[in-house]
Amino acid sequence: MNVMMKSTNAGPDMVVLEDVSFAYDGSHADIRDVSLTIPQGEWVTLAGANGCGKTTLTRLLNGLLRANSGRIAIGGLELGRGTLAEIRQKVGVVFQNPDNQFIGSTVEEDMAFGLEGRCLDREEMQGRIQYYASRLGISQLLHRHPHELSGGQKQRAAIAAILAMEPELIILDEASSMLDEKARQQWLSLLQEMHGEGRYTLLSITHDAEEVAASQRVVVMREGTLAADVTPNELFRDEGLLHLCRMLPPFRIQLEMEMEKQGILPVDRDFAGSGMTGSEVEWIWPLYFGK
Ligand SMILES: Nc1ncnc2c1ncn2[C@@H]1O[C@H](COP(=O)(O)OP(=O)(O)OP(=O)(O)O)[C@@H](O)[C@H]1O
Repeated sequence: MNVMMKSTNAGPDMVVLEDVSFAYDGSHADIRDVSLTIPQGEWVTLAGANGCGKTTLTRLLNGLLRANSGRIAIGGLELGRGTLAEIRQKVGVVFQNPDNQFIGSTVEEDMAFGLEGRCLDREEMQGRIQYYASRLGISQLLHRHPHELSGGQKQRAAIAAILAMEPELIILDEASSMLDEKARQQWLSLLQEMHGEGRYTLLSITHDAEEVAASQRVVVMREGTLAADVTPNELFRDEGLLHLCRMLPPFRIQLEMEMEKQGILPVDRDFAGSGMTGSEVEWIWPLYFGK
């Protein structure tokens, strides 16, 4: 079944795919009849098992791959030879391994490199570099070699370079998978901040349940097709979809669901904000972790 997936949010469409198909080898379709609309400003998670086509779909969106059939429009522009350069200016991609993304021999050079093709004067370029480096908390790293940075610092430098180009659509391809727990929390806050500004549309491929929970919508892929279009809460309460995504709900939601099942506390209790009393936590803890 080919379902046209569209969010209920109003707003101009940032991404439109209509019946898009693509095959790497020209025979077996790796993307099949995908139709998807993402309004401007929305934060969407693209989920699914390994090899289901998530990265391939994002490569189609910035013209790295050309669809065999169907229609793709980004920010109102039809993707095609004549619009490719303009569309690439609208789309920024952050990859899992930022090492593959660095070109400059310092963080500053790397940020400047992306801006050089944009016909900006020196002052504007410098202004953007300073502004985005400061926003990402990496001003003190501008003169360091990117390969000398920690994983979290590299990820910040990579996203600063992307943000400096002021894209409208940001694709995050497992961008947080190499971060430790603390860096991951900072990363999540950064995404929430960016989303709060309303100027970016975020399309994130991630297996991190907290990151999924923070997004507005989850599009689930299966074998090159779109299998579901749900809210994070709907995903976390659907065992079949969770299995399809090879994902578990965040711990606090697992706990909440278990307590709901056992009728222990009101279902609207805010566990994320630690609404539980000490004795309630003490009671529920052994259910999960034993004594
Ligand atoms: N460069 C390539 N050449 C040929 N086939 C490819 C290429 N890249 C991916 N594929 C195939 O296309 C299909 C979709 O791969 P893709 O990388 O898009 O999946 P994914 O959902 O992003 O996977 P993962 O979660 O493992 O990153 C897979 O069957 C994969 O083997």
